[in-house]
Amino acid sequence: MSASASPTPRRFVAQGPLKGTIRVPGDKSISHRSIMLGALALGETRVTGLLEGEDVMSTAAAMRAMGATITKTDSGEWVIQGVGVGGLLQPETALDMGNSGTSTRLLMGLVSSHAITATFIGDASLSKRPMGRVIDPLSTMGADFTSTEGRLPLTMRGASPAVPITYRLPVASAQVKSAVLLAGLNTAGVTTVIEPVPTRDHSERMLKGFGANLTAETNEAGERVIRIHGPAELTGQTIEVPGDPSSAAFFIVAALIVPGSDVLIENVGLNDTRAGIITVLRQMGGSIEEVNPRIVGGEPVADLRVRHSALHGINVDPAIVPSMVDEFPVLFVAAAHAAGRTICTGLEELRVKESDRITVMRVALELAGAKVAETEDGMIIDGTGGAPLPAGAAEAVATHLDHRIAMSMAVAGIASEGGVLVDDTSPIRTSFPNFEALMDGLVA
Ligand SMILES: O=C(O)C1=C[C@@H](OP(=O)(O)O)[C@@H](O)[C@H](O)C1
Ligand SMILES: C=C(OP(=O)(O)O)C(=O)O
Repeated sequence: MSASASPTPRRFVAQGPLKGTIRVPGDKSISHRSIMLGALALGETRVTGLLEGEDVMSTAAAMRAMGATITKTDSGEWVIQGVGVGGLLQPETALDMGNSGTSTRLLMGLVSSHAITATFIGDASLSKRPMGRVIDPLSTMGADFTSTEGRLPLTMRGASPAVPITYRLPVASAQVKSAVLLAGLNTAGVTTVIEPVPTRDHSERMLKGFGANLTAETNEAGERVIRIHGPAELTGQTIEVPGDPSSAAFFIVAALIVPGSDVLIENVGLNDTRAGIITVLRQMGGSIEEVNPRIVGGEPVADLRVRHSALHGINVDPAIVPSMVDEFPVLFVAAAHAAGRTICTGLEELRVKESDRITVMRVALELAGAKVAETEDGMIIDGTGGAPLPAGAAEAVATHLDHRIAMSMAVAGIASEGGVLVDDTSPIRTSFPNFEALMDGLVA
């Protein structure tokens, strides 16, 4: 697989317990959607707590290229002047999505019902990821695509007018759901998505918040049926982005597995469709206390007090996978320190993220001295029962342009005897630019 043009390796070593209070950056999913919906709304949208990671900046650059004005004020607030649904302009050059699957798939949906031709390009990791899952429904709505086997680089000719569809998701994916709903914004009639397995619902919440006529209900078969009535008119909003639970997960696991740790992580988003990692870590015996629960930007939020805990292995219920799909790499690290066996199944989707997160984590954890076995759709991990992993290998863990592999193995490193050399920390900038600074501050 691939590496950055100028990789930044680092050996992460044990430095004692994690102690103190931190605040993780804004939620990546909500940040992407704030910019996209702000850019499509009439009037001004103001966003505080926006994640300033490279993935979100790719979304911002694309929306600017299609006519929105997006600026950051001296106080750190982001201000977006939208163009109105249907008002996107033809971009003059290819839209560079960098490493970001969310930017690519959601923007393909958004653009597909505009009279625009757009070319999407990305880095080596993104260029391997499957886009057929959005090409299929968007083609049915009338958009036309040229790509090599459904991968980037890809050129789309949007449909105007687009045709509303009813689409049952063949894969549990919030990105595919969102792509179809966003296409429905500029499509006359009712666009319907049927979701057999619930996935993160930020698009639904935010589309409603911006004024779209959107309904979500559960049918007799227990499936979620989401309908959007187009064409929609969106109005600029003021948004406070809560902290990202997927980013918090690295510090939750680190505090649970490094003896003596006691950490408060402030302002963590706890939307049910995202909080699976907390449920699973508690089932494993983790001490995670919710302090000061409240609502921020329409989402449930709390501060989390996490203390070192004796973890034990469990069979992770595959039904919980969509609510923690990005957290499995770091869950594997927790399981490697638990007493007994942890079995994870239903993880097929992990193979099509920034890297194949099953194989890449199996190889990385083996290098650190963990007992792990890969299955077709999951991982079996026999933990140390609380002892540190030996680690100490001279060979570097290969992160394959995947931020979550780099951060997960950084956590493994600070809990290990000999330290873990990560081949490239630069992908961390895509989702969590101050990860290393926060970690170094907590162990100082
Ligand atoms: O909609 C979103 O913001 C996301 C959905 C998930 O992807 P899938 O829809 O491919 O599961 C997740 O892995 C990604 O980090 C963000
Ligand atoms: C899968 C992820 O993101 P994306 O699909 O946006 O690249 C992630 O952040 O773990």
